[in-house]
Order: sequence, then structure tokens, then C-alpha cells
Amino acid sequence: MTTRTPLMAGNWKMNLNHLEAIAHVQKLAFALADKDYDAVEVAVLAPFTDLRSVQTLVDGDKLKIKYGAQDISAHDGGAYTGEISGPMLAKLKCTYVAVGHSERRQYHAETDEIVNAKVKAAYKHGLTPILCVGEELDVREAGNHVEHTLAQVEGGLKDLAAEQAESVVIAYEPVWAIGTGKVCGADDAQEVCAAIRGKLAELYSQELADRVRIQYGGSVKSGNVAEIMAKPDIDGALVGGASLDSDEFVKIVRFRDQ
Ligand SMILES: O=C[C@H](O)COP(=O)(O)O
Repeated sequence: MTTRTPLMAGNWKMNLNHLEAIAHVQKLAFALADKDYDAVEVAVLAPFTDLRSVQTLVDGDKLKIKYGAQDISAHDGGAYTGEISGPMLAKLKCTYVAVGHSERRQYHAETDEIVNAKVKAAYKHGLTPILCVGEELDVREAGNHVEHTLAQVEGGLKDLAAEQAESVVIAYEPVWAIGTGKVCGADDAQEVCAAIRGKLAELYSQELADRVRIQYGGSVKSGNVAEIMAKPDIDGALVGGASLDSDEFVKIVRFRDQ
């Protein structure tokens, strides 16, 4: 049986300046112990302006917390005002980068083609993409949520070789459950996460599908994380709001105790 180490990632979104980021990571580092890191991989996805500060802290104190960015340019460099490239993130020793978050798709018109180009840019520079997928409320109400989400998975991974796809992290985030306090039921989340694993098996192989970590995201808190993590195809959480509270995020990391 394949064992997948759960990945608990805090997506800070556009919160915490670089000083607040240092204080926040210090609190996490103080609270988390080796036994936590043995059981769970812990990561923070910080705003670009925080990454150097987070890197300095993590390197300096040899912290086991991983970190990454919330977006990446599809381009390696050049005249793309405001963008941040893969080489820049790699230089900051980022491990992860979120790609195709619904807020990027919604507010920045990111299509599956753009998301696919960003996933490829991440791999090109040694970063692990967290490919975010999930349906809007009207799609769920119409009963098309599985089909919609699987199309995003396929679009995001288009033309990727198995050697790359085997390390991808997929975050299933139903848009209607993000920041709303409305959690997708654990059974409903499991239904889609199982379908995503099935899609990976179809695109690549069952062996590869069994190795890929699939997270759930959308109003995850210490009070609901255990139920979500009990589902066989859910291997972690992408946590927004609750990751800004260090005590709450530590409880989420320790989901087995909740
Ligand atoms: O990336 C994280 C998700 O958008 C979830 O955000 P949330 O936990 O605030 O609902």
C-alpha cells in the first residue's frame, strides 16, 4: 500500500507583510516539534514580498517548515512587468508554488492553458506545483462538479511526462467553500478527490496516481480537519484564513489529535 505523507499548506493569500511573516513563522517554529514534521509536511505559501524573509529564517534556524509562492510566471524572464519568474523563486529556494488558484482564475482570467504553462514553468525550475482545481457553486448545483474539476486537472497537466506529474500536488478547492465558512462535506470532497485520482490513473498509471497527494481546501479549520483527513483520497489541506492564526494552523497540522 502506498503511504502518502500528508501536506498541510497555509496559503496566506495577500496577508502578512514581511515583518509579520517572520513573527508568524517563528511562532509556528516554536510550536511545532520533530514529531509533527515526522508525521506531516508543513508548508507556507507566502506573498512574494515575504519570501526572502521566510527563507532567511528557515535557512538560519534550519527549520523544517517548507515554503513557496502563490503564483509563478509562465515566462523565465524579460518584459513582463509585475511578474515573478521560476528562476527567481528557485533562487529563493522555494519548494512549492500554487498554480491556478481559483482567485487567479477568477480575478486574473487564468485559463487552463495559462495554468498548464505555469505548471511547466514550475517543473522547469525545480519547483513543485500545487495545482488548484474546483468548481463554482452553479457548476456544483448543476451536478457537473466532477466533470468540471477533472477537465481542469487534465488541462493543468497537459503534455506533462509521468516523471513530472508524479510529484504534483493537486488541491481540490470547491470555489463556493473558499473563505465562506461553508465546508464541502467530507464525503463530497472524497468523491471528487477519488475521481481526481482515477483521472491520474487514466492519464498515467495507477501506481503514479497512488503516489500523488491530493489536498482539500475550503474553510478548513481545526474543528473539521480530522473528518476531512479521515477520507482515503485526501492527503492534506490547503488552508487559507485559518493558516493566518498560528495556534489554529498548528492544530490543523496536528489533525490526528483533534
Ligand atoms: O488556498 C486556500 C483556499 O482558498 C481556502 O481558503 P479558506 O481556508 O480561507 O477557505
